[in-house]
Amino acid sequence: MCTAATYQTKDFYFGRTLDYEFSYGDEIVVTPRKFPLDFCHMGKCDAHYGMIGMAHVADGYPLYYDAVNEKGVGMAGLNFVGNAVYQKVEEGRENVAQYELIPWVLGQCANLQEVRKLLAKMNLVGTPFGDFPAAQLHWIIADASGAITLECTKDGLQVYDNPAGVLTNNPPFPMQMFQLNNYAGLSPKQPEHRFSGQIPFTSYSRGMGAMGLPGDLSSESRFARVAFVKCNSVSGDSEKESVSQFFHILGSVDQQRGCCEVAEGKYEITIYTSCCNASKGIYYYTTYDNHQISAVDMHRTDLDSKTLSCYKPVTEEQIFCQN
Ligand SMILES: C[C@H](CCC(=O)NCCS(=O)(=O)O)[C@H]1CC[C@H]2[C@@H]3[C@H](O)C[C@@H]4C[C@H](O)CC[C@]4(C)[C@H]3C[C@H](O)[C@]12C
Repeated sequence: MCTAATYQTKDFYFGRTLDYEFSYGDEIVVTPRKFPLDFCHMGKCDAHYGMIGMAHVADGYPLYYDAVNEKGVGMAGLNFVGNAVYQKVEEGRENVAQYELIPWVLGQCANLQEVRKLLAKMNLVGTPFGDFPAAQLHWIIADASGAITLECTKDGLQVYDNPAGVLTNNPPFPMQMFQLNNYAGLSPKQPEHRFSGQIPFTSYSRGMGAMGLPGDLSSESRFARVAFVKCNSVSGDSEKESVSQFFHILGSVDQQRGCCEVAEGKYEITIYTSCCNASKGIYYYTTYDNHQISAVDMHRTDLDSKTLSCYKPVTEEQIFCQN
């Protein structure tokens, strides 16, 4: 399971949890403006926007899971297993392989409006990268103006407005949004007792306005939970306050080892949580065992170079000893 969310304070923030039972070997990767992006069906691109995100680098190519570009557009791919159906390569179309979708979009688009135009003419194909099978994903793409969800199903390529600014996994996005109707009565305030005038109700605990918010790890429940937390989130707008609050938002859907068994003795966990300041190009992250926030700033690398800058995540717990 995975969860992605957006958050706006003074700057625009975009991030995700990456939940899985193993790691592909992830690195924080800056793709600078002149890194040659060799698209599978669309030729080479030697000049594009710079981007930073989490990726597995294979044969020198950044296979991104999530990233933001220097213009403040963010994008993340989340599992959509059983529903993702990619299109066939068509002569004369803009055929883009699923593994190169993030660099394709972030390399060219300065805002969500440009993303929509690009997606309208794109043909998303299932061409695999080397020996890797095609990942069955759907994507959230966002900037400070809003968010959209991109899904490629048996019905074709769909682009949905995403007013919640969140995404998890199955079922398809319209069903996730529809399920939110079930929680319309939830509130951060204490409940009004409208059940019946005949019964003397007592609000015996704080937090009872959100009673009914699902606590399990299914994607539908995480969708509702993170949407509630994000939409009711209150924080200061400084960098530290915003980043801290963002990690609290995604902390509401954190997956602890042992609670989600995917095979005998194998558990899905939150391998990492990211929070990008999309406005400033800074990639903050924590990992399952390292709760200290680490950061990589794309503007502290040479964005005009032709080579990737890769940073291995700091995965060991950092404990600040006070005495
Ligand atoms: C496993 C990751 C998604 C995690 C997730 O959504 N978990 C939910 C589990 S569940 O459905 O709810 O059970 C996805 C996100 C991005 C994916 C990677 C990126 O798409 C880049 C390449 C694409 C290649 O085709 C496959 C390897 C790969 C390197 C992908 C491996 C894997 O599928 C990743 C890492």
